[in-house]
Amino acid sequence: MKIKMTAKTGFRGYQRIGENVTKGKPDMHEAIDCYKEVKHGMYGALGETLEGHNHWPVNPSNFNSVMEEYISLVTDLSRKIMRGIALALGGSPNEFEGERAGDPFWVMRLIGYPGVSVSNSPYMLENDIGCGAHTDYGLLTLVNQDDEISALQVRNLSGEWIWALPIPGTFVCNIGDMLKIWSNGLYESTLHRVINNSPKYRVSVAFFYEPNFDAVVMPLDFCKQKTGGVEKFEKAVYGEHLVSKVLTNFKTEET
Ligand SMILES: O=C(O)CCC(=O)C(=O)O
Ligand SMILES: [Fe+2]
Repeated sequence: MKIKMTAKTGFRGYQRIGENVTKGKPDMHEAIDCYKEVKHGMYGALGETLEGHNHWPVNPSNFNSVMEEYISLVTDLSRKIMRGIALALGGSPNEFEGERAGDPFWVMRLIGYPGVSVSNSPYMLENDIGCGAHTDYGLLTLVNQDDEISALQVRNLSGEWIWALPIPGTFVCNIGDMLKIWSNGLYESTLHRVINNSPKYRVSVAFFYEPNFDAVVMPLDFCKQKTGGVEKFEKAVYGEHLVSKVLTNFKTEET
């Protein structure tokens, strides 16, 4: 609770079970939320909500440095995957550099989902969704999930929920809303949710690799040409999209 998340901390820090909300319903998880540092005035009014730096537990003492190293490694990996995606779309490998995502914003959530205990299991099935159905907001998400528990589900094109079974040594990679817009729908931001039916506490670390905070995102010409020449999505400013989601996701006492 020393690193409790509030509006005053720029929505960084620890949130208790039920404090995160998806589509109006509390999620059955606790988490530490971190964002790339936003210095005062850096993005004007656009960035005000998320101004601040991250708050780490004091114990273990190397927590901060391990996280910093992890963030640096997954940022490099995500950038490489985005170069591959740019090539796959028929663009140059640098399509997502510069003004688009050359100075990528990032978000990281360290999430814990309580297990089902025998006493609350009938109730659990009805009400307790670890994380309600949503799409991720940015470009690319790397989910590092516990090896032994199946809890993450993804909705396929037929509308069925399928398990994203953990494969040891791998990440699950989600596409975010901004990549859907830039690719004019060639990449879909997939709906997913989390249901931990196991008796074990599940941990996952979701790293969100995002566009530049102030990037204006609209379908790329070469993607538009491949999809009938019509823009399927309206333009969005990534930072605005993120802030609007953050403000509806969190039920904090002091806002
Ligand atoms: O815990 C997971 O497997 C996924 C979490 C997630 O979808 C999210 O934080 O956006
Ligand atoms: Fe997600």
